[in-house]
Amino acid sequence: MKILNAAQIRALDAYTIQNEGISSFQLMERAARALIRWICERYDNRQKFIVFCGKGNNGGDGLAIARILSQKGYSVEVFVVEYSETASVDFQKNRTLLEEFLSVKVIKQKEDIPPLPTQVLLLDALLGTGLSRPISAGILAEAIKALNTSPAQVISVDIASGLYCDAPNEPTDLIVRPDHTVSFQMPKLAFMMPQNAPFVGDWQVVDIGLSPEFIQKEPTQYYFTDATAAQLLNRHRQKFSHKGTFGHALMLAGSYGKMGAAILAGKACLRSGVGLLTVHTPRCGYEIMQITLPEAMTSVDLHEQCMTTLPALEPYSSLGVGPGLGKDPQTVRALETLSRQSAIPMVWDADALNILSEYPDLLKNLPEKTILTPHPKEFQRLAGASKNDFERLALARDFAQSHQLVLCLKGAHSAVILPDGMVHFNATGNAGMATGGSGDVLTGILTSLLAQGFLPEDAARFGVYQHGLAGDRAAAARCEVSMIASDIVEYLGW
Ligand SMILES: NC(=O)C1=CN([C@@H]2O[C@H](COP(=O)(O)OP(=O)(O)OC[C@H]3O[C@@H](n4cnc5c(N)ncnc54)[C@H](O)[C@@H]3O)[C@@H](O)[C@H]2O)[C@@H](O)CC1
Ligand SMILES: Nc1ncnc2c1ncn2[C@@H]1O[C@H](COP(=O)(O)OP(=O)(O)O)[C@@H](O)[C@H]1O
Ligand SMILES: [K+]
Repeated sequence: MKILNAAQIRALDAYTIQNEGISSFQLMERAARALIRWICERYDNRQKFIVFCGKGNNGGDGLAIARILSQKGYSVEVFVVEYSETASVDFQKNRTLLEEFLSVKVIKQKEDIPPLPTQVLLLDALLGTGLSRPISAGILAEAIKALNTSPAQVISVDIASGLYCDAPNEPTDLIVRPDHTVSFQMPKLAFMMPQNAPFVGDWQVVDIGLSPEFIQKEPTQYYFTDATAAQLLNRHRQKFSHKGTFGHALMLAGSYGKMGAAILAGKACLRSGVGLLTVHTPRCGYEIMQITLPEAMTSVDLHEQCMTTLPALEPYSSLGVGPGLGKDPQTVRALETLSRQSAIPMVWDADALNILSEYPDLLKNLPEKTILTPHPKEFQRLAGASKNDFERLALARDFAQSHQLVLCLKGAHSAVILPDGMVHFNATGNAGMATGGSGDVLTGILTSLLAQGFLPEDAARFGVYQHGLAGDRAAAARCEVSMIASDIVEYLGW
């Protein structure tokens, strides 16, 4: 799914209106009805609503929603916040329609804001994607403060009022802190940013039938890997396939006290469909590997506790390096050789990334399209600090483009950034995955997919999606709190 910016969404609305021969009012009605379906699936008409409307089209949506809810027998109170003299045409039409059977109250000053008790549901339709300047004072600010201090649940229509759709806000900006955001047609870039978590809540998209042709043609740098996008990358096993068909992966992982990382990565690699797996470990890991992971072959380093030499790389179709590896100077030397000599597709993670940060020359040697999987701290060590998440994303795009690498910037909505600068945010995953070893599991999955011949770009998008999906299944089977990285491995499969 594409993610478009505010200007593109405006153009998409306009194109849909023109191309389908409908009016902007009809499109607003469609958006309101899509949101109503979302509400009716979750709340029956004993639920009381208070709708806060601005005077643009987001406010128009709010008025249309209030009318339809009221017709369906819900009890609805509507307040228009009078922050401006002017109103959009469709706001005005909806106001006239609504006022035929429901009185619309206005909020001109703080005292006009009603009490907002726990049992009501508050709809935030103050401002949408048309936000043109931050909110810091005035009656809009007062309304937002009231929504944010009320104990009642808040649902933002399209986007939280005050939140920029595609640009960073300042910490001083006033923004609604909703429990849910129900957004029209596609997620907004703002939803992907960790800094915006309090201003998005749990978010869902409702389809309002905006033009698929326009969306298809419109260029963007941002995509969302949902189930449909991931399914397009899936491959089916052929009846006569054999283990040679699915490649031979090599994992360089583990050191004294950190063999668990090698086991997690190795197990995830096997559970992701690789034909054969060899794990190269220091001597101390030999028995551990043989006993815990009988399906994997073990290649043993000369050193007792850390990796110092590389096995011959010819037999392997992919290589994963980093989990539990440590940063011994002899390991650094081995990775230096690896960065120069390897011609097979690779994933660099964990300590391999920390070594890259300390020895940036290795970075210059890495073959094109090597996959790097940093979490935010590892990325900061690699590329430097940034002021906010938007700046970090820009830095990551520069990094992927200038080094011609595939980056998986991990977190909630992990971003897969391709060497051409395109960004694919991931739909799956949950906070239960914030537990030691989850990243090692991802490295195993990606190494497995590369061995099977997935292009690095596809391996990264598909692997990150499946990793998160396995995490979601694990969380559903147990709960986020109690899940551990091994559970993610247990629930892998597609
Ligand atoms: N255009 C369409 O046909 C559709 C639009 N939809 C809705 O329309 C919204 C976008 O509508 P608009 O473009 O009217 O934008 P908004 O409803 O976000 O409001 C923009 C208006 O508020 C003013 N404004 C912006 N920032 C302000 C601030 N900080 N303080 C005071 N005033 C401010 C602007 O000057 C403009 O007049 C979407 O989020 C969505 O809810 C939906 O109804 C779907 C169809
Ligand atoms: N809150 C979250 N929501 C979704 N995914 C998460 C969340 N926290 C962590 N993850 C995922 O878990 C993995 C953690 O990786 P990492 O930090 O490298 O862990 P480790 O080094 O312990 O293996 C990443 O793939 C990340 O995307
Ligand atoms: K809103």
